[in-house]
Amino acid sequence: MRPIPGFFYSFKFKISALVIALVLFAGIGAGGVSLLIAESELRQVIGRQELSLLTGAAAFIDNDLQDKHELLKAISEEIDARGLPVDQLQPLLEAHETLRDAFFNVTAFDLAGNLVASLRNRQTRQINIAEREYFRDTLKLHEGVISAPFKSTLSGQPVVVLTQPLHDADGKVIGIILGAIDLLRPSFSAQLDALRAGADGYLFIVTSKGVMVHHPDKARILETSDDAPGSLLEAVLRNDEGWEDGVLDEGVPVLLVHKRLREVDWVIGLSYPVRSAFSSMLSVRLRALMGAAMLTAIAGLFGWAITKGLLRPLRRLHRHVEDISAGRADIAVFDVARRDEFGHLSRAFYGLSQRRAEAEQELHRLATTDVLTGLNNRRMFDAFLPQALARAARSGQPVALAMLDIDQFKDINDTLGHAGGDQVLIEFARRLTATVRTTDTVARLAGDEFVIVFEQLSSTLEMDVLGKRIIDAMQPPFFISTLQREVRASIGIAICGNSMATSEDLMRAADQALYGVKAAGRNGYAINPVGAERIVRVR
Ligand SMILES: Nc1nc2c(ncn2[C@@H]2O[C@H](COP(=O)(O)OP(=O)(O)OP(=O)(O)O)[C@@H](O)[C@H]2O)c(=O)[nH]1
Repeated sequence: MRPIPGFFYSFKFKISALVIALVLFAGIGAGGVSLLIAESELRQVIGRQELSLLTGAAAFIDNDLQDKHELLKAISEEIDARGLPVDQLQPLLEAHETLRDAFFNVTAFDLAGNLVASLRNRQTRQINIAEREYFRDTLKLHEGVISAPFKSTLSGQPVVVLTQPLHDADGKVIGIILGAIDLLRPSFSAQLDALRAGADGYLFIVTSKGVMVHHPDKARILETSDDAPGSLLEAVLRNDEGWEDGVLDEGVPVLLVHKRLREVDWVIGLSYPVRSAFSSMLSVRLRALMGAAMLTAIAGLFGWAITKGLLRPLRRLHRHVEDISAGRADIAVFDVARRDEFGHLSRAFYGLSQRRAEAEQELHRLATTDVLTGLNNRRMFDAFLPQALARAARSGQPVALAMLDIDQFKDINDTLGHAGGDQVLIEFARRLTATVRTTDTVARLAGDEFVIVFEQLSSTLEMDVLGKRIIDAMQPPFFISTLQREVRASIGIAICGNSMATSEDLMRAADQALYGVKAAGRNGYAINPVGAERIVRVR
């Protein structure tokens, strides 16, 4: 697995991601809700628009049917007025040209349902329609009706017929006149086909019993549609008029608009694939999505830039920590005046660093100081001597090491007690420090052993003076509580001129000199130049 780049863990990245997420959330929340409202409004507008288109088509069909009815009624009234018998109607029908334009065929039937006249097929065969529902209804109701669609026996075409009863002078029904409308005839269907919605929507008419009266696919005319729940027909027949989307028409979700006709028990419907019907809405959605994406990208960039600016003090703080670790800066860089969280953090760092530095100093002091006398201890001395030698080598000035041991200190301890011995050590250390120069370094190695490193000597002879001065400093008696005690010391001095001596050389030489003094009776000093063959016993 490839490691995740550190960039993704950065605070900057997280804040930017948060800004983007918030913008997205707000964008999707606000934009999505507005879009939903807008889409719902747009749906209503489109639905109402299609319904009004359909209302026009319904009116056209209603008017057409009404005109045809009126025409048939006018002819029947003329026949009634002229008192023509039903078997003499053929010439009259042929005389009315308008009938040819309005109907596919006009026929007349006597009371027994036998065909007695036919506008288009003069020499027609025997037809009886006594059993037809529209025939019986016309005779029963004494008025014209519109039949259910059926296949004409005469023409073989799908037709719908309009009827009108015929009367004799006494007002008795003597037969019916019948106008047939060819459902495939252009004058009827072409008008509806022209009204089709968009490129892939279509208009259809269906009877309340589900028989298809009009459909762009002519083969489906007279077909009885399925009115099962969820079917197009069921949706059409559920209400008189209205629209709904999401209805499935042969598996395709469509916007379905429908309206019941006034003149006949038919419903005219419009099936319009949702994708096409709401295409403007889809483009709005796409643009909204692109807008949201752009907004998010801009917000992300802004978020990134602003976060970068806001986090600059944090980067500076980080740089300070690195600089301090590398020794390039002092902890004072943390002591800033900023009043924000970064200022608080920086000052907290400053306080912490200060306390740490103090603790380190204290630790160093404890580690390099002799607890009893307050002088440097052996550890400090071991580190210091090589540095002093290096300095001397650089400057070319002589350096000397005096090794001191209190004479008969065991006796002092025995007579004054261990605590008294400690007081002697403290006083001895004090006198030593007071005697030497500020450039000299005094340390207690252990017990009653002390050392002094003399630097910046003008000459090797200077040590003679210093040795004598230390011996003299110890001459006055030591006062320990109420007791008075003489304290003497022996001093071995190693001196190094311009030769390159090591710490060990110097220590060895000083030790030899000290041994010499002790052997010679104590209370004196001897000087041993490093590399010399003999020890100079001075006192
Ligand atoms: N009071 C006190 N005594 C100490 C301390 N450390 C060591 N001593 C004692 O110092 C004495 C050192 O004696 P030495 O230096 O060996 O011998 P000396 O009696 O001084 O004899 P010379 O050095 O030969 O003159 C021992 O008795 C130690 O117990 C200390 O911190 N305090």
